[in-house]
Amino acid sequence: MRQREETRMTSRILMTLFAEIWNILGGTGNTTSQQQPSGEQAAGFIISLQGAPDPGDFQYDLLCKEEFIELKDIFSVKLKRRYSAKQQGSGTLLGITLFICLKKEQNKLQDSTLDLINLSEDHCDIWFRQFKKILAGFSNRPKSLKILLNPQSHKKEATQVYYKKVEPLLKIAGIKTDVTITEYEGHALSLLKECELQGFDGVVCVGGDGSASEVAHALLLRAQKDAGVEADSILTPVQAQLPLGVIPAGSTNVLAHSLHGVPHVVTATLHIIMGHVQPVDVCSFSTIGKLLRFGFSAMFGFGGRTLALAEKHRWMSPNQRRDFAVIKALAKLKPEDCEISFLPFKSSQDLQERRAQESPKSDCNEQWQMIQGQFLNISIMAIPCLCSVAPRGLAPNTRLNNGSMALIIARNTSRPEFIKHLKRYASLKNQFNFPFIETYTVEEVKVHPRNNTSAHNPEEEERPHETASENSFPWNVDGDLMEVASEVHVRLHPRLINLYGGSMEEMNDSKATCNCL
Ligand SMILES: Nc1ncnc2c1ncn2[C@@H]1O[C@H](COP(=O)(O)OP(=O)(O)OP(=O)(O)O)[C@@H](O)[C@H]1O
Repeated sequence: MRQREETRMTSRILMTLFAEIWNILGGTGNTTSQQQPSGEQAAGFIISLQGAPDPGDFQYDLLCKEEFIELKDIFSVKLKRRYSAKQQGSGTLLGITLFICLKKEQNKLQDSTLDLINLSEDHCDIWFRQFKKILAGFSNRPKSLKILLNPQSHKKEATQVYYKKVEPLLKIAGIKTDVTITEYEGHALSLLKECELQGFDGVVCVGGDGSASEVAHALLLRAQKDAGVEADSILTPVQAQLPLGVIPAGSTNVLAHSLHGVPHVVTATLHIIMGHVQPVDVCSFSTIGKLLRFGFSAMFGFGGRTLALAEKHRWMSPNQRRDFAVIKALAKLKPEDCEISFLPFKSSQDLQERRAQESPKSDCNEQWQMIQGQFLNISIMAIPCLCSVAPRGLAPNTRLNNGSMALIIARNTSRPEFIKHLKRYASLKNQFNFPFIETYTVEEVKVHPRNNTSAHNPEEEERPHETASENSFPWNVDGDLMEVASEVHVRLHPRLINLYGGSMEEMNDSKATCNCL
């Protein structure tokens, strides 16, 4: 309400600046094309909404403030009309309405409107056309999107989320959509293998991490296929052709949370509408030279076992099965006997220095490091993995596109110590400040489980991954279960996919929500 009142009042203030805006928008009649700024050119232009209030006015305080809107924050313009029941035709023209994307606290974006009241048909027509021209100049904004919606995500609310919150905004922005409601696991993947993508400016996934990761994987596979590259043998994959938008509607929304700083549907939608795009690092997971999938993060050991247990209890609600699985995996906590080799991250400066020092023939195998032992959990993360239980992220020192992955290793320790470490994720204390935790910044990792009996033990009353084929180990890749029997090779591919999302501020006061520890 308050916001609407403020906006209405701002419109009144704006009336005093008619002449100024009139000139800005070419209302003087001298509207040669040279004078028309394109969207990009106009992006820095500020419409000042300063009023000239009477100091006796009770609204003086508010009016004293200078308010402004940058043209780059406008995403649509419509003619404003009043319709009455008796009236026929197009109603009474009142002016134009600008649709604006506002920055709110904690990285949130909010849509808002600003009415410019003017009863003159001619003036409104000129304003409307000029704003349309300016908007058309923002060439990075999508005009047509392929939408993939998982109706089964979380508590099955993705359809409602899309049609109530997302679609109305896309319509206002004049974006054409083609919606597919996925019918089974892997549907998005098979659809994106073949479907015509040429007419689209981007792909949007409405769902949780499983869906988003599946769509990202599908877009990357498609890019390799279209480029005629054999996906299994690639060292440097081709970038995905279309940017991906992620609307958070799942039980875990780590990708959306990491992208936007907040798992907020309207924020995610507005980033798509405004064409905010950022390149994001992607991992490839392969075994015995065969590509398993692309993804953003993975957990092996405790993280993999927990997901395997949760998947077995799909009949429970998402929160219940997550809590249940964490508690059960903790009760049956056991280390994996592994060999981990990794290639430490070298910044471009490091690389230049190394190249200057080394002979061209020097073997980069020398750079690999190896550790072995009993590990409770191994996390490999290309993105910070913000989520409700870890608001600063599971890998808080990693950025979306810093060209490296975090390798976080929990060596074997007592259950209470491991729980203490897990609890730290929810707090502001350093979760890595334990003698059994090691962190590395890496470019590649190979995880080689050494003892196959831990993968398949018939003596166990209830195996954590019953659905797995014999001798396979459960991995949690972006919330999806991946079962692999042998060594997994994880490689980082810098900036391989563009995701819709803007730069964000760090937040240190976020509250964690986890009931199970
Ligand atoms: N119609 C469908 N029926 C069943 N599964 C589907 C359907 N459509 C998509 N899926 C699959 O559901 C999986 C999980 O979806 P998503 O991540 O969106 O939801 P979620 O509630 O967050 O799931 P999770 O609890 O696994 O994190 C995805 O791997 C996707 O392939």
